[in-house]
Amino acid sequence: MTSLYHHLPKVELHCHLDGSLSLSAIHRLATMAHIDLPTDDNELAKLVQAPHDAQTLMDYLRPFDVIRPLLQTPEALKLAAYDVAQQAAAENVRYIEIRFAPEFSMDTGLTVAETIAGVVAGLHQAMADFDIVAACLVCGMRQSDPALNAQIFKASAPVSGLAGFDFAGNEADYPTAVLTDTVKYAQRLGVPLTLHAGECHCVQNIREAIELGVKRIGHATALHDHPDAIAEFVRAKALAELCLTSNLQTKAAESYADYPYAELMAAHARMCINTDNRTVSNTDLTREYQLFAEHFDTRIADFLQFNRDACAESFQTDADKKQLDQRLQAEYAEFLN
Ligand SMILES: O=c1[nH]cnc2c1ncn2[C@H]1C[C@H](O)[C@@H](CO)O1
Ligand SMILES: [Zn+2]
Repeated sequence: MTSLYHHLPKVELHCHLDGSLSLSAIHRLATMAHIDLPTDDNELAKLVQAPHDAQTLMDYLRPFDVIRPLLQTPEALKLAAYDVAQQAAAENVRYIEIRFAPEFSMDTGLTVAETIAGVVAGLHQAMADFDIVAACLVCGMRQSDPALNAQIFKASAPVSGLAGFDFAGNEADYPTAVLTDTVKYAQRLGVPLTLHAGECHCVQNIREAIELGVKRIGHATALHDHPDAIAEFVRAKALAELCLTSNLQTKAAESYADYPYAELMAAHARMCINTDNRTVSNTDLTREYQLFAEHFDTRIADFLQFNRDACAESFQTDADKKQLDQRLQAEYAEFLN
């Protein structure tokens, strides 16, 4: 029986392409790249899911090394983007932003523009085939040379279909402070920006992102037990892209009790629910909604509010946001009665 949470229309702003490939897509990509990976799904899953004994974000990020060599051609990126958007459409995600790092798909000579074009082609194909709108975000990597990130952002900005920028990667060793110049550079390019921050018990990274004028914060977990930082977050009308399962796996939150949801709700903070990485975290958006309902008593009206806030902060045109917002309200009406 499919659950209520499967049927609820959803908006997802924080989903990594390379962390969200279905096992069947990984098999196909491995064949295309002539790379030997286990043919057995259980064996493959062990390689591409977060290690059960992960203690840190860096442990969690290890499976991405398996995926990287599979995403080195425009055809592979197209197949990957189509696969992730298809999975989202199948669980009633109406709008999704899928992010990826061009840097990791340039090992055999692709240009930044070619990597983005591959992803955008897959998203367009999925939009033609399914009832979903899918947009592409480009990640700079925190641990990479700032000059490389600036070069990638500069080359990305004019590419058709590019909707926004992000910084992902090793937050513990590369805090927001070391990104400041590149963040300002990205902002000058006029492309909307979201930022991973607060995934490593480092509330200062969230504060500095907000001070830089960033309105969307990926994770924001470190707001837990920091009422002053939560107040600043609320004053800035920022949106937290929550990724619950991922945070438990990376130990950004040791347990549900350490997760800042109740504090954010009490402060009327804006937030939305996301998978982060469907495959690495072995989850989907339906499961994430279920977890919020079970552990935090999240109600249908709350889910609607989260989706409306996600829509308002999405990197779409105002006209597209209005249309999606009206659709969400109309579709939720049947679940609220
Ligand atoms: O949760 C995350 N935090 C920081 N970096 C992440 C997370 N999930 C994925 N990434 C990294 C690994 C991927 O290769 C990269 C681009 O999707 O982003
Ligand atoms: Zn992420």
